[in-house]
Amino acid sequence: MEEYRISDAPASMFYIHDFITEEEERLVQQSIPANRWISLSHRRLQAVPTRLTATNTLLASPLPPWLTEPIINRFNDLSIFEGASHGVNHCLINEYPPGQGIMPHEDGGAYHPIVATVSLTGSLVLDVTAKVGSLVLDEDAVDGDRGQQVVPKSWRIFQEPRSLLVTMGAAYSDTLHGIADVTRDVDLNEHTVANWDLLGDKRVIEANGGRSERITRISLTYRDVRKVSVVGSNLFGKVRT
Ligand SMILES: O=C(O)CCC(=O)C(=O)O
Ligand SMILES: [Fe+2]
Repeated sequence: MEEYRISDAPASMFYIHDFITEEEERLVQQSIPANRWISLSHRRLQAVPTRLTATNTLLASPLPPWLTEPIINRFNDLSIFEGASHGVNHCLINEYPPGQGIMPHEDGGAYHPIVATVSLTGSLVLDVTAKVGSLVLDEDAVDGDRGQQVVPKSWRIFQEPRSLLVTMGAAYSDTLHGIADVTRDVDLNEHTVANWDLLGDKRVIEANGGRSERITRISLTYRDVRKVSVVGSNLFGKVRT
């Protein structure tokens, strides 16, 4: 994994371009059920196998093969979810048309603190910002005139279609992430994009003057929900193995 580390981002974020092939991308896209979308004011989403309960509990059932093969095998090869007690048991699918994003937020304690995001179809910038009071504040950015005011440090991660972004550690717990509501990402270059050196195809961006037009992007965010209910599985005296 070390070769994929985004060195100019909080520990630890990793970026792998072309994590899946175009054929695999097409297969996943075609398998997303058309009738299971939940529409929000901006994006729409699907939670697989289901949404969490009010107490952030997952009613256990396996992920469908189109979400697990070959992606989970590749996670295993890289030992991404090695420390997670269930491995991967949940996947949130988000779809963002151009001009639509997601407010800065953190994913929180319902999950083991690792998220693995596979992007499909479109590129965009994920904005990562240090939480105020966290350890990853930018000490160089203290405003001299106003004394102790501290400016949260931020990073831009460019996510290409078919790429994988892994977020864990302080990057998971001490930052917020969001996606701007824009129709194009601008000012993309080696100084502004934290994972510039890890991109699969920066020539397209360079040829376009540092701009990237948004087209609809789908993301698959794989996680391990900590609390799992196995209601039903003991009813008939499930044998422990
Ligand atoms: O689409 C993404 O890459 C981010 C999605 C996200 O932040 C979330 O589902 O919690
Ligand atoms: Fe999130």
